[in-house]
Amino acid sequence: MFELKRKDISKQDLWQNANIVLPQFDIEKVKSATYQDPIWLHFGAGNIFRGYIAAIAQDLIERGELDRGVIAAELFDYEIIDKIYKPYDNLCLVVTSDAKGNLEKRVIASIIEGLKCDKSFEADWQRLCRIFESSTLELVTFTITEKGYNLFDLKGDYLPAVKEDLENGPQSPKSSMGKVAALAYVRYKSGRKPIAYVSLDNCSKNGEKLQSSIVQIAKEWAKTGLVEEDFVEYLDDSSVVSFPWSMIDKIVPRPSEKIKELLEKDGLENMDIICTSKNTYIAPFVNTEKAQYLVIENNFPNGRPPLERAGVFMTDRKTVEDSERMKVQTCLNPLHTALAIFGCLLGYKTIYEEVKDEHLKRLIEKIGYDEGLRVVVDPKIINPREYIKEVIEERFPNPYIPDTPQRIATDTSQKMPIRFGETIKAYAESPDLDVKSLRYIPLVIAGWLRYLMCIDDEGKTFEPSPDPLILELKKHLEGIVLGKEYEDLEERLRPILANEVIFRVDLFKVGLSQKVVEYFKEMIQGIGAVRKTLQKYVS
Ligand SMILES: NC(=O)c1ccc[n+]([C@@H]2O[C@H](COP(=O)([O-])OP(=O)(O)OC[C@H]3O[C@@H](n4cnc5c(N)ncnc54)[C@H](O)[C@@H]3O)[C@@H](O)[C@H]2O)c1
Ligand SMILES: O=P(O)(O)OC[C@@H](O)[C@@H](O)[C@H](O)[C@H](O)CO
Repeated sequence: MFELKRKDISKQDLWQNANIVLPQFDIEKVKSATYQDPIWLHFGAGNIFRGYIAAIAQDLIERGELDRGVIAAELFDYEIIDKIYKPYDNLCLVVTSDAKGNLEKRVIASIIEGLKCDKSFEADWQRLCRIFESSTLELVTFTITEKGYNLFDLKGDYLPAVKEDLENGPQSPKSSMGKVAALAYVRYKSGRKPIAYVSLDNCSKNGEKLQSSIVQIAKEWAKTGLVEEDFVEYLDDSSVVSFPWSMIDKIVPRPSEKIKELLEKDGLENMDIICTSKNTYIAPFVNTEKAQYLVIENNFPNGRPPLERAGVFMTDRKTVEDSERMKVQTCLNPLHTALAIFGCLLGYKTIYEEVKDEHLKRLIEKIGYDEGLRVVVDPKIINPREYIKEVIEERFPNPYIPDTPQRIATDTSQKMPIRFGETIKAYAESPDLDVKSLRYIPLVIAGWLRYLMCIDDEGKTFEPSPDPLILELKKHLEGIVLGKEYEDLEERLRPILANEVIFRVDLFKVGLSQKVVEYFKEMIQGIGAVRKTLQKYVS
């Protein structure tokens, strides 16, 4: 038996027998170089970071292209550091599966530190301040989910933690963006040092989103004299501080029990999966697929690692934007969310089982090939039609990627504007397209309203996935039961359907609300009505 710990890394034969590839570099050397002169810090110590970003760093280190590792910092869920980083010496075991079931197992050791980013962890906070003061720091990357960047609630008011941060200044930040702004201020104070802040989250114009949150906080601080005006100018000077845009793609599901059992059979101990009190599903290992795409705007004022040597497309903003529109707004993520919503309603527990369902497969084909491709701009570096084909025919059906509709249904309210709203808006604004010709996207929106009832198609209640707006949204569906007719559905659903924060557009104004409500009416006819409606419209 052996463990994912530095002390056991030297027992090479045990890892070899288990077909697990060990790091091919001098960990101690990279560690001390990173402590002294850090280059790369990452916020969001979750699964995609461990399974993809840290693996890119390791590829570069192993090829001799990089001599320092990545420092992980957690803004929100400190249990990740206590339970998954510290006990395993920051190591991670990445298990990659192709559709034939071939597994590649690799130990990632490029994560050098795991820090809790909050002033209440004084030593870690001080270490972060030293890192931000360091002139060698080139890039700060982020995978903190879409909601991690939010400053405002649905009504447009500052979130309570943000409000507190705006009043108190950079000395004791509580919100995620407040902490990042405070650390940016530390860097500014250390001599206006250059840096790139790179969001790797699935948001449209992710760089702009990060930039606007940080700059907004800085402006509010400057207004009340809590920081110098020059701090805002520093953040606004793109030759010194950049916020490159990016598109990231690799399906990294929650850790799977099957993979855990497999690793235990290999002789590995302590492979338990945990769900933290903040709902992060995480384990010492990460399971993922082989396919991966990372496209980043090449704007790094303080230099950067040669990411292109690890397969990252380094390009201009327009190409990033087109790639992102292709993936997040049309060819992958909307299809995923459609499967998430209907999967929860129809009792599915895995995505690969869902794509065997002829109605669901047809639905995602229609959303992708018919409705999505019409508004896609070809990014040239990836062909959109071939990309959808790979998604539908190879990636989603991979039975060795145990992804679940429940994971993807997390934060759906935050994903609606990007995954569907942008396409609706593009149709509504196009002189050549008719927004009312959309049939399948409205079907998914109706499915989501049906999902918010938290009753599946068999009439059984289910626990919805975590979502910051779930309680507020559910209220609008209260009192609606299966099998009853309602005259006032449009009015009841207006607060959701007219909300431009949720859909980017007011669905009443663009003329889609009636269609959504009609579909929804059909879906609440009784037990089995979701399946019937789906069948009727996709066949
Ligand atoms: N998992 C994937 O397949 C995948 C693929 C492409 C992109 N992404 C992007 O990466 C994000 C994270 O995915 P993951 O697989 O690492 O998820 P995860 O659940 O494993 O980790 C989520 C991370 O975000 C942090 N976080 C959550 N809410 C936050 C908040 N309010 N402020 C700051 N940090 C917060 C968590 O603490 C954790 O570090 C996704 O939301 C998406 O934007 C994920
Ligand atoms: O990670 P999220 O929560 O933004 O979205 C869930 C999935 O759609 C997403 O993780 C995909 O797997 C990913 O975007 C594929 O690259």
